[in-house]
Amino acid sequence: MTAEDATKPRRTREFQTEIKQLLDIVINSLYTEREIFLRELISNAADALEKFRYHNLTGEGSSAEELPLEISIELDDKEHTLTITDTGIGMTEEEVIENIGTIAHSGSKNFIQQLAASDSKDLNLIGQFGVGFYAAFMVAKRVRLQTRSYLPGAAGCEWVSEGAGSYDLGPSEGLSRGTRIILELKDDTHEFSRAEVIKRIIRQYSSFVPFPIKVNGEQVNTVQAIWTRNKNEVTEEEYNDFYKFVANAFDEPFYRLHFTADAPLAINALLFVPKQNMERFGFGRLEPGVNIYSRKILIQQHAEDILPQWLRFVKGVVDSEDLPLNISRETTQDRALMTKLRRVITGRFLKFLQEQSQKEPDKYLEFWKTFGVFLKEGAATDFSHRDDVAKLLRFESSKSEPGKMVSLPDYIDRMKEGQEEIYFINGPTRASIEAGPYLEAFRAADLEVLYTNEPVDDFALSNLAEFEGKRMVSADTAELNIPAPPPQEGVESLDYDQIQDLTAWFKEVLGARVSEVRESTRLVESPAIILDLDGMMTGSMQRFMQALNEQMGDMGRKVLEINPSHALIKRLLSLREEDEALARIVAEQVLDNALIAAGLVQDPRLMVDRIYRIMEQSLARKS
Ligand SMILES: Nc1ncnc2c1ncn2[C@@H]1O[C@H](COP(=O)(O)OP(=O)(O)OP(=O)(O)O)[C@@H](O)[C@H]1O
Repeated sequence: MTAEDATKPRRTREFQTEIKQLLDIVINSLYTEREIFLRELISNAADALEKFRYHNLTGEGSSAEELPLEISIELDDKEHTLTITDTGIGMTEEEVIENIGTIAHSGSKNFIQQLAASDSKDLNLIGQFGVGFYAAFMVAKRVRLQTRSYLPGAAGCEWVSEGAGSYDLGPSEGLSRGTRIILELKDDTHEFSRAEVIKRIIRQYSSFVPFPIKVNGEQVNTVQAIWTRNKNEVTEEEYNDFYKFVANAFDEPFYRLHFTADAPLAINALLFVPKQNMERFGFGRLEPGVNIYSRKILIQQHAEDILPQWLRFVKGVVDSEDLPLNISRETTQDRALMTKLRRVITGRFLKFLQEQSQKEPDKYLEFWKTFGVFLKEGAATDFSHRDDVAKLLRFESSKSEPGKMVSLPDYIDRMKEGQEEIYFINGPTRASIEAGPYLEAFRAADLEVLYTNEPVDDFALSNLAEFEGKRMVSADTAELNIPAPPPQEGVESLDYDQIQDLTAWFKEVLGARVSEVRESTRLVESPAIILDLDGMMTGSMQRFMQALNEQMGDMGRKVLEINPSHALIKRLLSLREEDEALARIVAEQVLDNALIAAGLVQDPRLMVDRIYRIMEQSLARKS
């Protein structure tokens, strides 16, 4: 808004639907920790100050007046008001409409819709999401926001609302730059106009705000950037408080890494891993959580490039004096600098995780259960840190106790003489993997097999392709280089001609449902097994793709291998002569059972009739 607009009359506008829902939650459901409203408003004020300082330092835009960069809070214990003023970047009227009245981000919209529909309003989740400015309505019956943008010639405006569905907007003089928010406190929140209460809250939540915060003229916080201090001088409490500040958290961090480097870049970094993986709670994709500073001046909040995407759960700050304030993705030089910084920080962080996994393996497993999915994403997508990430992966295996996990280096240490491959097999649970046919040959040869449970596991391991020179091989690949189990004593097998005859017959019966039927050299107890012949997609990847696209029908090539020593298979040879119709039904069911064991059955209902018929025949023979 420009100066001429100052004569604009006041207008009333409706809030966007999601804002109404959000306000309803804020006003009606959040009473337990109402004091967080102050943290939210101070955090916005600090952001506005950081933005102004940044623009000022980089010479973009200017403000006519030299104002101290600070946040002041004035309390009126008689009128029961709290006024918070910052000399930050301010907003134009358009920006007010855009920022305070709409939520653009679709993930946040979804979250609010879900939250509005759920019974429990988990404060921790809302805290992570950040109700932001609207938290003011937890304590205020009416909120007035006056603001003037730092842009030359910008006019001031005022936004007023009682949080009930609409707000008024009109011109306002008074401020020369920045934002003032006046809270008219509710009858039951008068305590927030008392200085000692407000000072306590500031000390608790906002001690690390890098601008002075004054209450009735007296500075309350000690401005400090603890990441630049020596590790030995920072207390546990300071670290935890700082984490709460930087991660918008209410609890303590799970891991903390504070490190300093001089070469190849000067770096002070303080990184945290939270206790919870917020993506699990249906928040959608996490925003990056690390801020970049240069000599304690914020240059990018939630920086995209400082860590790879798959480390987006990490929170904290990275300060490097080698970075220019106006760092830009557009210039090659800056991009190269960021790449270098990212490589160093990522490498250091992965080394830290590796150390933790050795120092406190149980704690690391807890981390793995919460955040392992991100590391798998890294293993599947990030070539530059592949080996370091690979070391951090954990899986159960045929040689681990249930619930215990092994790493790839553990696996390699235990490998048999001459073993050149690392084997893995996917299944929904340990029990289902162990009951299936895939392990039989591995058991017989005493080879360890890693158990994977999610499709992402197989994508990660397949994309890794190898670890320390050993190829990753899914145990359901058709071409397997492992010794065949020795023949079982006293068990006859079909001869060569019989096998040829039977496999050809199977193929004729099953038609296009399989690409090949052949003799198996890897089965002991099971009559048949499904393998993939193209070697590209493991069974779990096929399952995943099928689930994504139901219309696609069967995917991937399927090889049915039959066990020529198994009584059922052997009996089929003669049954064909005696009762061709029954033999065909049994053959179909052998395939379906193998598909069930592979987790690849699309419609089990088709089997029902066939199973009844087999049961009927078998009972008829008994009677
Ligand atoms: N004191 C202020 N000065 C300037 N702009 C502000 C101020 N307070 C809020 N804003 C603007 O309003 C926007 C919305 O604020 P709000 O607190 O709702 O969300 P946020 O700060 O973006 O997110 P969050 O609080 O979750 O970090 C901010 O992004 C900012 O652009």
